[in-house]
Amino acid sequence: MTTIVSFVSLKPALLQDLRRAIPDLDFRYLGDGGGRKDRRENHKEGRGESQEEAVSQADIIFGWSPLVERVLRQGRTDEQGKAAQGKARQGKADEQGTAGEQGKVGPGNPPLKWIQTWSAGVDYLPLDLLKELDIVVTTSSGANAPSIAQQTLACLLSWTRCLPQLAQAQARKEWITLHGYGEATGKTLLILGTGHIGRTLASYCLALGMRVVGANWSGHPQPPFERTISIQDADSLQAAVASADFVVNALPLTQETYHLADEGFLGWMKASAYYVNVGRGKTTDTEALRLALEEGRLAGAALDVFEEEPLPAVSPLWGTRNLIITPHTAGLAEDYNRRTVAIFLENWASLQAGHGLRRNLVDFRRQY
Ligand SMILES: NC(=O)C1=CN([C@@H]2O[C@H](COP(=O)(O)OP(=O)(O)OC[C@H]3O[C@@H](n4cnc5c(N)ncnc54)[C@H](O)[C@@H]3O)[C@@H](O)[C@H]2O)C=CC1
Ligand SMILES: O=C(O)C(=O)[C@H](O)COP(=O)(O)O
Repeated sequence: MTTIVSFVSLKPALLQDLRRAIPDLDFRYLGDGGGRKDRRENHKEGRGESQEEAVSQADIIFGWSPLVERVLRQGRTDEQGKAAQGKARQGKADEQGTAGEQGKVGPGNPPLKWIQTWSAGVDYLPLDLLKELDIVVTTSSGANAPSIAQQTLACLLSWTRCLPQLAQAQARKEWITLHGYGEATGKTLLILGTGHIGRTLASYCLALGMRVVGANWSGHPQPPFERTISIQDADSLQAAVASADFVVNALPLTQETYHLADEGFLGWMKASAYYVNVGRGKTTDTEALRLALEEGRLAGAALDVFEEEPLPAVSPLWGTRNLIITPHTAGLAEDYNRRTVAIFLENWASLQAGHGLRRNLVDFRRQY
């Protein structure tokens, strides 16, 4: 029996796909946990212990819930307790010259081996604990790359065609004359992160005749980027930021990327340039961005992700000039579950063939 405990509701057709691939599947849906940590406690209400039991019997988890962490930590504590007891018994047995139970793990220890997240980012997971427990994590990275890239492109195009100003003029019933209508063609785009989102956006923008530069950790070449730089190379990064008409941040949140776009970084940008963050809120010093926008040191920005989510009603960002705010919705797309299940099934097939998990495996050292 293979037990999948899911915090994501799947349509019958997708469940059928899973059952076809895993004939001994025991699929247990525990209510929507969603992807992000802050949204996850809902499913737990009123269900009590049976939920914890279900998690403690899972081989595989779909999505995430803080409940999983609690069960894993409890399992680890129980195991440590048993090991300590076993050691004490072993000591006694040694004294008595009989066999002890040292190292035996009881049935309460969760069998969990694999978490398939319903998100690309894994910054909300207790990665150290999962690593310690030898639980592998695969992500849905790629499943929403088209929607994120398309939303980003929509922002870029709406800026070049002055759509925000025209929408405001329309609300005032004003037939306005504007200067500064441009085209994306020929403009320079710097994309931070050459992963699924970065590559998809790069391909769209290359098709529009834009110049596209990618930034990743090592600076390794990455098609379809014409050129890539290393984020560690401060001079190259500064030069790339300074010559970009648009900077798009599609980075995971890790120790290295926290506040990467800080006051200094934003200060390198041209006053006519635009900044987009579709990665994670904490990779950007949002207050520095807000000031740059208010003081006209940047032409505009679009944020889909925030340092605090949901963005509090009192946040000054809501009223910041030339800022497009979307409530972490760039990744929402109708095909998301189907694509994520396909990623999971590809890995499942690879595992059955003895090749292990190959797609979207989280590298605990890199934190993504
Ligand atoms: N706004 C939204 O709804 C969504 C946000 N995201 C965020 O976007 C991130 C990227 O998503 P994908 O492109 O699917 O991930 P991916 O794993 O395909 O790509 C991540 C890329 O980031 C780059 N990278 C990682 N650490 C770096 C560092 N320290 N310096 C420079 N580059 C570094 C690497 O080039 C890597 O290829 C996710 O981790 C997630 O946090 C992802 C999906 C939806
Ligand atoms: O994939 C990610 O990473 C995201 O940020 C998703 O698009 C949204 O994830 P949740 O809303 O499921 O946390």
